[in-house]
Amino acid sequence: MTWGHGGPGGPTPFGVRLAAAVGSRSALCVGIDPHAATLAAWGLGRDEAGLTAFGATLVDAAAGRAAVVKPQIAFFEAAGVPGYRALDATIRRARDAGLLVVADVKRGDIGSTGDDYALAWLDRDGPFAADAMTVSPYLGYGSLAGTVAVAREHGAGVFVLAATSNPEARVLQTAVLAEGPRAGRTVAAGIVVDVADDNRTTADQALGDIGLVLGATLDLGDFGITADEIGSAPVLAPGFGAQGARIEDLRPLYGSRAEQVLVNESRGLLVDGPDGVTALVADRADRIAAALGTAA
Ligand SMILES: O=C(O)c1cc(=O)[nH]c(=O)n1[C@@H]1O[C@H](COP(=O)(O)O)[C@@H](O)[C@H]1O
Repeated sequence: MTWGHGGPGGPTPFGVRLAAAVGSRSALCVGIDPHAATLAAWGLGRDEAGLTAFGATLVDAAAGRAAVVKPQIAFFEAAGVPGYRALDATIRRARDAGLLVVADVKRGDIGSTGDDYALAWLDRDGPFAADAMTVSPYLGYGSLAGTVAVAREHGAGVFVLAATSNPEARVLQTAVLAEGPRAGRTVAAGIVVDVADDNRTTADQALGDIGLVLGATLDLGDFGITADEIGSAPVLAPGFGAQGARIEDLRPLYGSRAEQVLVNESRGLLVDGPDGVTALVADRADRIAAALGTAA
């Protein structure tokens, strides 16, 4: 689905486009993570040609099967300017294939700086024109207000880190807030409630434009997060495959919000080499449908 016009003069909101993409394909989010070791194993250089070829393999496998691709910008940035040219080619190829692109950039800064990060990644006429980006709320959720506004203006979305899949995050994200409107909640649950509040302005949408990152390796209850409080936020769920989470556990992990989850897998799709990616993507899409009880 391309950027159309949702209302008078406005672009179609990200949440609406995401729901359509998931409905017509699957809730799979194909990670595009060109680790140095994988590039070497595939006989590709960590240069513009190698990264472009890697991106093309993942995009072509995802096309028609996944709703979203998520390029991990770290691996492109590591190759400098040629890496960014490869990223640009990868994003364009994904868009041409009808895939939504979540730029995994994990940005977050004081408001006046954050707004330009948002324009860089989400402006429809900007340099990258992704459909959504990942952001960190640890300068305060309020620091993301400008980012949220830019995203909405451009029919784009953001995914806010709340409970991340890495074990060392737990001590910070389960800490209890001492003051403010979310006092008594964990840091992670406070973010969940903030995002749910932002999505109330688009109550007519099944999926909001502001998403949450809630890792699949976690018990959300340990973070003080309830499924109800997630509201209409789309959930980006990394941790499947290489980090140990299982697609079969989608419902136990996310309960009544399982239908809102984007199942991300990155390294797990690479284990059979470039010729094996398409079959693994198809397998994951089938397993998501089976886990949700929507298999044909
Ligand atoms: O924002 C993310 O995508 C993210 C958040 C998180 O909590 N954990 C996490 O692993 N990720 C990213 O998701 C991808 C997971 O990769 P695999 O473990 O190889 O499937 C990497 O690109 C991570 O940077």
